Amino acid sequence: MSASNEQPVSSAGGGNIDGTVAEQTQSPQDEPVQPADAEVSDISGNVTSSASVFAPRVIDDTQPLLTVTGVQRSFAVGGEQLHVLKGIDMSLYPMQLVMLKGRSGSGKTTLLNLIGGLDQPDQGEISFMGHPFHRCSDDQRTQIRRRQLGFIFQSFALMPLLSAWENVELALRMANVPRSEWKRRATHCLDLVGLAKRMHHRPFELSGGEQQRVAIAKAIAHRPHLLLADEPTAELDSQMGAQVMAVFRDIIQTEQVTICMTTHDPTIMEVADHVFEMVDGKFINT
Ligand SMILES: Nc1ncnc2c1ncn2[C@@H]1O[C@H](COP(=O)(O)OP(=O)(O)OP(=O)(O)O)[C@@H](O)[C@H]1O
Repeated sequence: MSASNEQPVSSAGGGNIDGTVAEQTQSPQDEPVQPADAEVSDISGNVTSSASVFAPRVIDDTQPLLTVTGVQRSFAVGGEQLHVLKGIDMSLYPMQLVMLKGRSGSGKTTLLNLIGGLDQPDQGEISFMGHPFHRCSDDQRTQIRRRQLGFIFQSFALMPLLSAWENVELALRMANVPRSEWKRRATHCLDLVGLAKRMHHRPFELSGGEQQRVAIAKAIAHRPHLLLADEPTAELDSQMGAQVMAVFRDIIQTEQVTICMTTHDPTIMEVADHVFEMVDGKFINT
């Protein structure tokens, strides 16, 4: 499916950040144009329109999907404050592949956790799809994570007793995707990552690169707007790492997703749209 850029209305696909339908306050002539097949769902991601939850999105790639402004984060360690993030500013635009690089301990994972709503900043703001993510309650952030975000980890994080297909189907169930969509969507996602012929294999029957591709299929199954990946190629050899990056490039186009990942690998950085380099809790050369 290709992006329609003809009507730059809302990157949120017509609904609120958590999937709810926005209350209309505009006069009829000012109302945003709602594409007939746009996704519309409630806070839990249950579809409330007759349209497929996986219909094409209207993308405005001139507006950032996410902005981070003046973000700081410290942790109390041994009675002292460890100042990890010291004022981070960044923007992620739709359908970009953005990488965070930096030495071990520089704060990359801490930032990824804040962007993904797994943690909250001590200071600063995080705006996701135009909404103040940093001011959301834990419950709201959980709902937003389920609906709009996907996560990929170094260690794949698959259920060992389930097949590739069942792993992806589980992600769809957990995201409250309608049951009628499971079969088609799980098959489609595994096809996208090049595993059409391995769908019924369990993780131990797959190579590391194939397992990571199942993890990608699982992370995009509910069709998030933003995919966050913490060192997704660290466990893979260079050929498998390159395959994962090719899959990332493909799904940015086919799924209209934005990807933000951490990496130490300079060869992988060559395919990024933008690389942020973190040194001691700050970006340099942005
Ligand atoms: N919850 C926490 N409590 C205390 N210290 C923490 C916590 N989370 C992270 N830190 C510390 O913050 C610093 C940055 O950690 P972070 O994991 O963000 O670095 P990183 O750049 O991702 O490193 P790596 O490349 O090794 O994964 C480290 O010194 C780490 O020990």
